[in-house]
Amino acid sequence: MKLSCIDCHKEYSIDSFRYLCDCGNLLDVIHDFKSIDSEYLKQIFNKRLADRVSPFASGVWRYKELISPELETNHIVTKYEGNTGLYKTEKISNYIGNRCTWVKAQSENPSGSFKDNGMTVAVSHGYSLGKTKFTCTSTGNTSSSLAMYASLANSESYVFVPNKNISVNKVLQTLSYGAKVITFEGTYDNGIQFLEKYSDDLGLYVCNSINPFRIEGQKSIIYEIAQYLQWKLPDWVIVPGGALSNVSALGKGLNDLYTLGFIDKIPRVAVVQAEGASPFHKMVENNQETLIPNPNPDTVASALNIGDPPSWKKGLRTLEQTNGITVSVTDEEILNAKAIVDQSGIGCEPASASTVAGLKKLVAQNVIDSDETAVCILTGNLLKDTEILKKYHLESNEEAHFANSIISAELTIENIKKL
Ligand SMILES: Cc1ncc(COP(=O)(O)O)c(C=O)c1O
Ligand SMILES: N[C@@H](CCOP(=O)(O)O)C(=O)O
Repeated sequence: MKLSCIDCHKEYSIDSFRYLCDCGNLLDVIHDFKSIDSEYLKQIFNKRLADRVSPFASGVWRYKELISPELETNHIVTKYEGNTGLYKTEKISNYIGNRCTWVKAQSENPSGSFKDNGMTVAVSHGYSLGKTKFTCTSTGNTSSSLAMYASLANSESYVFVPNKNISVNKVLQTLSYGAKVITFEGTYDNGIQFLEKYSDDLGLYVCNSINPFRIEGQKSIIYEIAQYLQWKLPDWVIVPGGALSNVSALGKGLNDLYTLGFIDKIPRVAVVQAEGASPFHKMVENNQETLIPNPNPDTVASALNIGDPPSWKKGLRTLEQTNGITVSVTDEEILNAKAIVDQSGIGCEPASASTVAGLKKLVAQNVIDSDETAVCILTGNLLKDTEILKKYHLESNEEAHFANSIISAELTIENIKKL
């Protein structure tokens, strides 16, 4: 295992931590899979599904050989993350207009979001190097996940959160796990710039998705979907796009599965961005050579309030590998899709619902056929943002098409029968 620059391909050892190349670009973890026997490994992965107590019971560490083969098992910091549900519901399929839609509920992770798949690997890597002070900047999910794993590792976490447009619940969750929370004027993008400049001087191990070990962990999401579906993936995988760690990990994971012969066809990837924070979609749509940051990202899906996604080059690589596409959706489309996901009994936060809204749009535009198979990744839990729920259901306006409100009634049998 080594690190390699995504741009100039300069190589670095994994024994000391770095996430940026001397040329300023991000790094990839490169594996040597030459000695892997895929059929044997498949059997091991299947056997581990029955495990409940070893680190391999985790839906991430089940695939250790493809994620971090050299890490000593006693350095693994895990909360049995992954192992999340893959569902098909009539309500969601009818809403989208596609009969074959799966949703993968990463919202069922221990801290309530997909971040846990990557964070367990980043924190374990830091822990194996003897680090005890971890950091991130965050709109709230990354910080909750980091705070949880840092505490599990008996270590400290320092998190930097924007002082507006983020969910209070997520900040409270972060605080509760024991993190030191610093708020600042600005966005996630300003936080990343600060950490890139000063984290070394502060002696802090960075756990944002610029950390290549985070991406290795997040590959497990597509491994797990493939394993649950007997190594036959749907035609499309739909992911939300913020900092672009999901799409980056997806491309890397698909490449692993295909190269090793676990799957014989690579699905196409669609990245969905919120209209008010869609620099990646604009770059792709307009055939621009480089991403033009949006200094004022603004969407109701606060987890997507990112104007300068650090992983855009990795994201673009995934689109190239998978004949992928991008699309943007309005806040209204996101909230309506979210109401459907919630009322289907699965539930998610707004950023996650962008995938359902995006797939609906792509089916309506005939970009995706109504009988092609697809999986939407639901990245975060319904309860991550209760302010939005209050606004949508209790202060609902005409735009909230699928709002469901509280009914106040005197408790008589006649009144309840009328409902
Ligand atoms: C719930 C949720 N969904 C989606 C995203 C966006 O994913 P990515 O940053 O990997 O593009 C984030 C944060 O980044 C998130 O917290
Ligand atoms: N939504 C994210 C922002 C992106 O964070 P990163 O982990 O990809 O750096 C959050 O929850 O903070």
